[in-house]
Amino acid sequence: MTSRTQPRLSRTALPVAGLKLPPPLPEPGIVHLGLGNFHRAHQAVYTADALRHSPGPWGITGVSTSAARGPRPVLTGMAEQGQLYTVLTLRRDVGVAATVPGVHHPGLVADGQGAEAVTAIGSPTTRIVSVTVTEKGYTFGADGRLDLDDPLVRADLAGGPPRTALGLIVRGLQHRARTDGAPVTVLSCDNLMANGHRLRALIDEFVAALPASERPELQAYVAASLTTPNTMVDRIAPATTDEHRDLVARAFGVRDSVPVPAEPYRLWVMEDDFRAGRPAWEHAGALFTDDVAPYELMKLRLLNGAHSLLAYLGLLRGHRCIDQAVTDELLGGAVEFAMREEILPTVPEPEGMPGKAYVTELLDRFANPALGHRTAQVGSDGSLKIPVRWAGVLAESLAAGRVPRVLALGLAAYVRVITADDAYDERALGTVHDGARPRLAELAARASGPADAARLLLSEGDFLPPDVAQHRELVDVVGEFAYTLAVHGVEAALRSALT
Ligand SMILES: NC(=O)c1ccc[n+]([C@@H]2O[C@H](COP(=O)([O-])OP(=O)(O)OC[C@H]3O[C@@H](n4cnc5c(N)ncnc54)[C@H](O)[C@@H]3O)[C@@H](O)[C@H]2O)c1
Ligand SMILES: O=P(O)(O)OC[C@@H](O)[C@@H](O)[C@H](O)[C@H](O)CO
Repeated sequence: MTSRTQPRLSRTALPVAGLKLPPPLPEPGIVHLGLGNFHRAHQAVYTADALRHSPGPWGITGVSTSAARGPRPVLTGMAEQGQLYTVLTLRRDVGVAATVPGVHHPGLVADGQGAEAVTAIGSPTTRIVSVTVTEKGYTFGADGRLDLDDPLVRADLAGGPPRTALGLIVRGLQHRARTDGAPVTVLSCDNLMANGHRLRALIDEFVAALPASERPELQAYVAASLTTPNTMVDRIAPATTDEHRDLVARAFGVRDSVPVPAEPYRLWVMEDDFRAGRPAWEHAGALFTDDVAPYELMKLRLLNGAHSLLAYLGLLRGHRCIDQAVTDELLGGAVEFAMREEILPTVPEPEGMPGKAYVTELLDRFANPALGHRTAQVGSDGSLKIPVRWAGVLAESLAAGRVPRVLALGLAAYVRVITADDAYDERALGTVHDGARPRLAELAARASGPADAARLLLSEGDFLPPDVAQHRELVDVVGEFAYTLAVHGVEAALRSALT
């Protein structure tokens, strides 16, 4: 348990705690939108490691971007600890190790300090604007384009201090265009396919939706001075719980209200297209390549695709965490089958990353019991994650004449988790949040039974592309699995998927 008598994490407490002092705080050069656990366990750690090797002006100003009002525990906690926090590296066998990146400057809250955030993005000392705002934060609609019906997007287009990530970025770029015009790179580190291209398209759409008088100057600046490289990002960093706070207190004798748990593994692959320089991330192990696509495809389809299968089927099996789901013989076996036989044939092998070995490594990473990665966390926002993780595999398999049965069962499991009140034990396993739930539940309420509900959600749910959503054979198989799940249970459905 943490104790009030223990010192709070601070630079002076670090040596006493036996933790390595971070390098002196560098001058700010990066503004990061979305000060969540992933950024703090990934980019911040790469940056701290790179700075140890090659110092430079790459301090990070974090911006808390969630559109929802309310307390900002990460921002507040970091402020109370001189912007420090621990990254706990959780291994299955040996004890815990921790690092303190120490690369952050005082942060900002978009909702209330939007003007300050725009000034920070617009500052000539800012050379990179990085982003981890989850799929929701990109404010795209069902067609993948900027959602011009979103009231926050409309408000940001109309002017005033912006609150959406796109609003902050574009108003920051506008500030640059109107001042010294220095080039900049906007770096998406979210789990989206072709994340840099995707973000660039949304920036262009946002600019195009501005009043005509604002467009020419901004369009000229964007065309000449902005780059948006694609990235593949990888490190499992679950949400923080009191257990992690207690772990820091027990292991290091200090209080940290905002530690980040993470696995030992990390990988970052990106295109080397930084218009105004970058930290020497290669010294921290980052890979630079001309084409990130094969890495992204392999990671999003195999890691994230399998994660979502483990989440929905794991919830139905009563598993609270991913490690329990993957070590459940029947479920783990089905997911491994899906990875090797259904997903792997659709992914190209990047150089130095043989697919079969990657699958074996992933199964081992998922099975790490120290992580406590909740199935309900991974399963949240499936309406936005499934298109990225499963849709491409489904489309390519169907075009090749194959119906991937475990993935089809995954779709049926998602439908059940999101629409059936008694699908899983919410009190024990946690809540699966999904912005599409009311719309999908309404569709399910019109259905004559579970199979019909699955058919309706697929055809009218707007979360799958038409070539998948309207594929007769797939829709029938998903409908059959939805029926089996409701009537005979998940074990019967898993056995049927594997026949
Ligand atoms: N955690 C991981 O294991 C991991 C690994 C690889 C990539 N990622 C990527 O990082 C993203 C964030 O993960 P995390 O673990 O940091 O989550 P988190 O919940 O800790 O943080 C999410 C961040 O996104 C912001 N956000 C949420 N909704 C938003 C909205 N509508 N508009 C703007 N900002 C919004 C929040 O303010 C917060 O800063 C993931 O969605 C994924 O794309 C995560
Ligand atoms: O972060 P999310 O919620 O988009 O997805 C949950 C996980 O699948 C994801 O975070 C993985 O842990 C991560 O992508 C590993 O690199």
